[in-house]
Amino acid sequence: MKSISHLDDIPSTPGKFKMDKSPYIHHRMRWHSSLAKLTFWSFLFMALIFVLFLRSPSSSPSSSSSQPQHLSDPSRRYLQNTNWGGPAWEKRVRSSARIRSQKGMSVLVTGAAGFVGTHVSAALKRRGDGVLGLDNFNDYYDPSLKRARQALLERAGVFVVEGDINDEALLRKLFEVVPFTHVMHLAAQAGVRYAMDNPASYVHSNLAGLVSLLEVCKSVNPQPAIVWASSSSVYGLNTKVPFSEKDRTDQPASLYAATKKAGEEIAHTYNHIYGLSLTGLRFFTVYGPWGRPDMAYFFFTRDILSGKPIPIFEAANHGTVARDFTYIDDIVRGCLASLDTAEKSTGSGGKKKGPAQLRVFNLGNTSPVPVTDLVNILEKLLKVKAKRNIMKLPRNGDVQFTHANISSAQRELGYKPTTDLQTGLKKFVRWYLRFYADGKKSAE
Ligand SMILES: O=C(O)[C@H]1O[C@H](OP(=O)(O)OP(=O)(O)OC[C@H]2O[C@@H](n3ccc(=O)[nH]c3=O)[C@H](O)[C@@H]2O)[C@H](O)[C@@H](O)[C@@H]1O
Repeated sequence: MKSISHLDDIPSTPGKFKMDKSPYIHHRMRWHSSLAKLTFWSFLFMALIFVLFLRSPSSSPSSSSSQPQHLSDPSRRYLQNTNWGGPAWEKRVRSSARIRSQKGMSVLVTGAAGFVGTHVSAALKRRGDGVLGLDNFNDYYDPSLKRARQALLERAGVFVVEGDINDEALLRKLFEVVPFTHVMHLAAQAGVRYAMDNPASYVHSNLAGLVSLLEVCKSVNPQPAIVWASSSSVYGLNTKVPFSEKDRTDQPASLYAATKKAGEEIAHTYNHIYGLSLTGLRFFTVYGPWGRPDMAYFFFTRDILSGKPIPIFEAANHGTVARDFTYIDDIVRGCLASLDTAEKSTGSGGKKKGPAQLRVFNLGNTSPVPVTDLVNILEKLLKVKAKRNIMKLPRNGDVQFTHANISSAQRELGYKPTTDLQTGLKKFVRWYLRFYADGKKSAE
């Protein structure tokens, strides 16, 4: 008689298994049958464990030996996507980061689907540098705008990996696939007023996320040079103008500003202990096409067009509130010049081998404009009268004015802003009208 293999024991269609009539055979069959069932369920159980194992981020074939530390962390909700890794994914990462010019660099851009991140990534790619983007696509503002920026970058050949800077396993994997020479760190929780509503998001991205990134950067070989976004808000309640990098920055007016200031101190520590080359850029109210909908110039435009009143802040005794609005193209030039002049980090094997570069620059326009003028310009460009709702400057993070002294950036980076608010807003409005009129498709 033909012996019955275990595989043969498993009926492909239950109820269709033919039983033998002999009692001996019958007994054997029953024994075989229970053995078969046991084998079947054990196999199914093992298969399930195997599938779960493959899906786990820490043990995916793509992850490094280091375990994510965030599994019991409530901030894990920010880590939406653990779906990374595998040969096809690695190929995309490598191809995006491939250098195509002679003296090019390979840059990891965090926050690449953000406003500044998109512009910097596209500019680097255009001149032949290798660029890989990283973004967690959170919903602080309309994620479809971030997706549209991602699509723009995809067309330019920049792959934006979906992931969070707190995911150290992912960061390590990225460095394993590409030995990035530079990191342009722009991922952050932005906005001064929102910090009252969601303080934890600032701690998560601007503190924990920064440390996570620096931990990885200090331990990889070679260490990259890092350029990152600080903020003009670190000048806080200072009254001396224009703001110079030498001025005090110990009076932040918002938690946002406090996290950026803390970031500057954290940068000092990683430079001091591990020899990381670090450049912090204090951006002054950056605006332009593809901008952030939470910023005043952006939602003023939207609300003027829809006839909604706009809240315009004024200081005590009808005091003027003003900003050193800085156009995105000028900021991009400042970012690229910072990357170009960044010296190499000096550490290796996680240890500092010599003093490393540590810089902070103001990137502003040096020409503050009252918010009321911003509204006047928008009205003319949109050809719609704004409904002004004059309000007292709230005490929730706003400062009365900002004004950058840019002599240091001018000297060291060759930084020279060339766009006034009128010109820059004209470009923004043109983009805005096309983007929102054409179903978010055609704006460049
Ligand atoms: O320069 C910076 O460091 C900061 O610039 C902006 O912060 P902010 O200058 O407050 O930019 P907006 O929120 O666009 O406000 C611009 C001006 O409009 C005023 N404003 C804002 C909102 C509003 O409803 N009404 C109003 O008059 C503000 O007081 C401010 O003077 C960004 O939102 C921050 O992420 C960035 O770090």
